[in-house]
Amino acid sequence: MALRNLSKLKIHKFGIRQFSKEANLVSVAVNDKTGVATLNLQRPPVNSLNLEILSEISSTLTDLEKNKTRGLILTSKNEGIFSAGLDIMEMYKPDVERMKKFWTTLQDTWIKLYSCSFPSVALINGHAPAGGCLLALSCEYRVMFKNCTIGLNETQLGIVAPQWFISSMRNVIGQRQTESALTQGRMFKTEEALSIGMIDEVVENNEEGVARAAAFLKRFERIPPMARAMTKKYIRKETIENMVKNREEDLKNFVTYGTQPAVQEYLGAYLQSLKKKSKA
Ligand SMILES: CCCCC/C=C\C/C=C\CC/C=C/CC(=O)SCCNC(=O)CCNC(=O)[C@H](O)C(C)(C)COP(=O)(O)OP(=O)(O)OC[C@H]1O[C@@H](n2cnc3c(N)ncnc32)[C@H](O)[C@@H]1OP(=O)(O)O
Repeated sequence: MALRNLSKLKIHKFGIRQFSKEANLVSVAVNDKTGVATLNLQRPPVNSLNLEILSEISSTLTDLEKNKTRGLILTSKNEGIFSAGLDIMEMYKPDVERMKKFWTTLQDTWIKLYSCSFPSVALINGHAPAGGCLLALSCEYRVMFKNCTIGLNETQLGIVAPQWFISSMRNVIGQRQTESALTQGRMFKTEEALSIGMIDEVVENNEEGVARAAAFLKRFERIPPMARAMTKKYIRKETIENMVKNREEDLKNFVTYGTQPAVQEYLGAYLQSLKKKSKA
């Protein structure tokens, strides 16, 4: 059932309106009482972000905005993995036209998530490297399971995190921590991420995670939505404008840089190491 027809959605007995997109790489449930939408990433095995799942996230965010959702919980159906980040297959030996579409869709998705008017929480119920970390950092609050890892590890792969990835992290943990984390491509364990403020709360399980995410969203119940949304807009304005102003150049950089033989070599070796690990 299309999210656009929210008003026609069947209300299930627990007051949760369920709908899913045709391709089912994401699913969304809207709580009828609170108006909070839970967006689940569900691209097995590791929710790596390819063109198709990014397109679904992006169009879902548009629909949530249109339908004036009261809040978003972004999480994963594959417990244990929030998202493995960008699908390396979109960058390794790429078809350049698809590669451009992929990056443009990632840019669109980030703009929509980073600038959404409604409050957003990432319920990080698994590992969140690179692009997975970017999605989480773009939300306003982060609740994370124990024994997981999060970070922008691009340098370890021989690639460079774009400016807007860096800004997304800097806006959460500050310049000093970001420089140290990114130059090392460091992945943080849950407790370490909490200690530097990359995440806000640690939870034991999904039930507690959902409750903590809902508690954050409830803080806005008595705040006029327009005042809240405008304040967020002002605070995030510069970061978004910088990205939008440079998005053509960013796309060009991605294609030029990503197709360099040395980068392709790194990506190929990294893919092999992931595959070896999964076969060991
Ligand atoms: C000079 C100017 C510069 C300007 C700069 C401009 C542009 C910059 C250019 C590029 C920037 C690009 C930015 C990229 C950001 C990214 O997101 S890159 C992706 C980074 N992701 C990772 O490093 C995560 C890798 N994965 C893992 O660490 C683990 O898989 C996991 C997530 C911790 C899960 O572990 P688990 O043990 O459960 O699963 P497996 O490892 O066994 O994996 C299962 C299966 O999935 C495959 N896979 C895993 N991750 C990815 C991925 N990201 N993409 C594609 N495929 C992935 C893995 O290979 C296994 O496959 P199988 O063997 O076929 O089953």
